[in-house]
Amino acid sequence: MSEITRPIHVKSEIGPLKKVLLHRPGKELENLVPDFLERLLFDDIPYLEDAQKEHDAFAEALRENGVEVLYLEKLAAEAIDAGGVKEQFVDEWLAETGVQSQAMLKALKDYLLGMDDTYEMVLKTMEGFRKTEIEVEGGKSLSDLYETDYPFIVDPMPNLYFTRDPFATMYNGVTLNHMMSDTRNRETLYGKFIFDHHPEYGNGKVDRFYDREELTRIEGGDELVLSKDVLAVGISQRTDARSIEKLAGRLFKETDFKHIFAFLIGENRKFMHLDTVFTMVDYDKFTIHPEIEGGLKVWDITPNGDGSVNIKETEDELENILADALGQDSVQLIRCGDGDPVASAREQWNDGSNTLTIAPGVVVVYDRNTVTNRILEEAGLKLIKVRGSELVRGRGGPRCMSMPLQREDI
Ligand SMILES: NC(=[NH2+])NCCC[C@H](N)C(=O)O
Repeated sequence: MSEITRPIHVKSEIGPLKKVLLHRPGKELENLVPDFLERLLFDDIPYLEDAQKEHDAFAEALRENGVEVLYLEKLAAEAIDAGGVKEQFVDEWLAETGVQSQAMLKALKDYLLGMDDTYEMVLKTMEGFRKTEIEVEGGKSLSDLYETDYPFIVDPMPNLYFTRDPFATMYNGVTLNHMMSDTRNRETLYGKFIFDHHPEYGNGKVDRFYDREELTRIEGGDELVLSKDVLAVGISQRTDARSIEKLAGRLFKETDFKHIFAFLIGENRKFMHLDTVFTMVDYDKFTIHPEIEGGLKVWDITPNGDGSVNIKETEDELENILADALGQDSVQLIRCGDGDPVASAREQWNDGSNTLTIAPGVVVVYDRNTVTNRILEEAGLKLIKVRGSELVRGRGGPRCMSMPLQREDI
């Protein structure tokens, strides 16, 4: 087992979790309104106070199991202060808001730079700005005038508590992702400033395998580090096959990965990421949603040794592919909803497959997915059940809401 000497150390999905990054849901959730939920990738409006209570309980459950919990908003503020880059951050944040009016841009910049507390400023950039919050000299811009029913100057970023997606950790580095939607791609700016300027995570201390300026998309919910040898990546509504090919060349050169399995899960909102339908819960156990099994295509990408890669469509059953690659005699696929079509559809929608493993066989789940939880326990897994009634309204579960920074090797 290699000692953890780097700020990022992740070589599995199941190694004992020692440090994790979360984002506590903030006022961005109070800028969700019914007419614009789809644009912001939400299906409902969480009650912030209860969402925060649920999130605090999630964080406490991790701490009680030996996990150090860090918060994205704090790391971002620390990075901005350490780098003395407050104005640079605001300029780059403004450039991605879509605001055209120079007068409005100046008013927003003055507002943010006028906030002495960088942490509070970071939270405000996450929350967004309502039109009622800012007055500008020199009158309204055209968009201010014709988009009269749109209540925001700057959109909130309500998906930030899904820290799994804007960047993904593996080995001693990250993929700083280019995300499908503008509303979420803006989130990756925080990661950029952390990995550029933070005293512990910046200035080259963290390897970078992908960058937010890349033209093809990849999101962390599609990236599963099955072992030090095997990475699984979904080809999904959020991740392009081209991104996986680019990433493969870099990872085979800079890490000890031997296989990258590309899972074709299709362009489906319900299955927006691979981890909504497939997660690893033990050395030889996985959750899976039955709807992706029939006809699932998996390609095995391996290095040729000269910088190029070989791509082969696998023919075998998924269980055998996984057992062979992970050096197990066999693996067990534990079906969400116990394979019952009604229960599995209901519980996948509420992230019954989206589990967070904090040690081999020890898994954080939403308490609400009772059928899936029962069969996980029957398979011998120890469950840490957390409430997710408000949190799940954003369509994410325990794995979505967490980004491992350090896991012990297995
Ligand atoms: N890793 C995950 N499954 N993340 C879930 C993200 C949910 C979020 N509302 C989105 O559509 O992006």
